[in-house]
Amino acid sequence: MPGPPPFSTSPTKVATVPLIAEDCLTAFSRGSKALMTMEHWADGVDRLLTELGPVTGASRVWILQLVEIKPDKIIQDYVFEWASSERYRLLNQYRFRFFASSLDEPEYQRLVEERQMGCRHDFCTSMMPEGPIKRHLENQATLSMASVPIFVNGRWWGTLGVDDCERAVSWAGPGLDLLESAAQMIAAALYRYQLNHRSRQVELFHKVTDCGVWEVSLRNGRAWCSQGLKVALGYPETFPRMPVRRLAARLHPEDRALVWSRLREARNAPEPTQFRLDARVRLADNAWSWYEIIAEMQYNEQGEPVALAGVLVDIGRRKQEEERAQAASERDALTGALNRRGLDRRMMECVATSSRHLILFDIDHFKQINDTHGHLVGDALLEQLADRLQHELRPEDCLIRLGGEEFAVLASDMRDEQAMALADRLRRRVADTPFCVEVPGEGSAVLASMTISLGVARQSRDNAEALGQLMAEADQALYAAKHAGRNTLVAYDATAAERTQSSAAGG
Ligand SMILES: Nc1nc2c(ncn2[C@@H]2O[C@H](COP(=O)(O)OP(=O)(O)OP(=O)(O)O)[C@@H](O)[C@H]2O)c(=O)[nH]1
Repeated sequence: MPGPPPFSTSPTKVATVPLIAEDCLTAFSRGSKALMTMEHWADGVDRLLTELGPVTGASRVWILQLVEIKPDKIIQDYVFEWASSERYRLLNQYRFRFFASSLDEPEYQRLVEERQMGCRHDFCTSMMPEGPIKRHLENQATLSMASVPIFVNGRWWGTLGVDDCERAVSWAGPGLDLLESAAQMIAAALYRYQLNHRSRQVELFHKVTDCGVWEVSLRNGRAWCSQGLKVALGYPETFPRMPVRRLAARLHPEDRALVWSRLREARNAPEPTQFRLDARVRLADNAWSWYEIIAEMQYNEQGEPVALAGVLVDIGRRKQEEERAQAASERDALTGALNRRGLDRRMMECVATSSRHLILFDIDHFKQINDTHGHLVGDALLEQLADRLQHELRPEDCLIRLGGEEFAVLASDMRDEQAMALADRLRRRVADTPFCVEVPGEGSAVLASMTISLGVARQSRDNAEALGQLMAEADQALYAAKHAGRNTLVAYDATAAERTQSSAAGG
């Protein structure tokens, strides 16, 4: 059954609003130009109303913005107005700020429903039936009124209307057409503003979060990237879409295979899947930077995967900090040598080489040095010792401070005699030249002679216990060196150790 006719009662017994087409066109064209060009859409709307108002001969042209519709009431705000004279002005009246109208009255409820549906209205107060709308118009001393809803992106945003307090005229026909065109212009300006605003927010979001948005179409394999990301990768901002292989070529060769395999997994997954992984990406300046790739498959209404989309988060700084923190946690703060944790990692990282030697050494009678010169001088001596010995090593060897005055050198790919020669060179570098250390806070210097004792062992096993075994054997050799009178080096002797062990077992 067809519903009731629109509530708008186009009054037929009154004259139509007299409009001069030429004036209307000029006003409309000036107003719409202002809407297109003014920096803020609201200034453009003010200007449009100022252009249109006079040519319509109305007392007021106004815009109500919809704030909220509840089941029992509607809240609107009186946001724009042009008035032909000050006595018709309502804009700044407190009662029109965020005012609520009850929807309990069926007549008013119907008006609201029709506005939501896009209907235009045209009222002549004297010809209206008694009711809340007539009462409202009479309270405003309005003789005739017309309104059209403003729809922004398909939603009722507000209402554009005219009030005439001097003439009882009908706006049917060209009058309402003019209002409707103005409403569409306003909606377009508002929509453009909202889009600009959103795109600015998105760009700001990308900037502050160091991330970019991307999407790859599975249909044609073409990729779209957000502006900031394009710039970071060295593509012009205007670059439209690019083949995904071109983007993939920017992935670090070591990470590429993993990214592709995760992409394939996500594509073939039976249900929507998100994946995250860290990968290095080559930037515009050819430098590699770490990014976290967060991706999610996009599906069409039939549930078929159509695109892979996600964000690329710049984690370069985080990675650098992590690496710095990791490196610091593996170094001894006093001497800069590796610490025990650093040694463990080195041992795990290095694939077992043909040979690996551990030279364990310890300063002789360091307690006496500390007692004689003080702990601070002792510290400075430890620093100098590490520095001096570091210069004796190849880049691939590493110096480790195991704790206190105990150090080690891990050397790879050396024959036994070469390792012994290195150990002896270290011993001589310490013993042959005294250390000159400034006494902190005193301005004087002390000359301290030191010697070290060294134990050398070769890694004989390639398993998880390898380091423990190597340490234990080097420690035995060091113990023997101390026992032999210090300032000497001893190589671990497996046969002798076995003999010692068996004699101990034999009691
Ligand atoms: N200045 C300084 N002294 C340290 C540090 N760590 C350990 N020591 C000192 O090193 C000394 C080690 O003494 P001992 O273990 O008796 O060995 P030693 O006197 O070197 O004698 P041998 O090793 O048997 O030749 C102690 O006095 C510790 O206080 C440090 O970081 N700085």
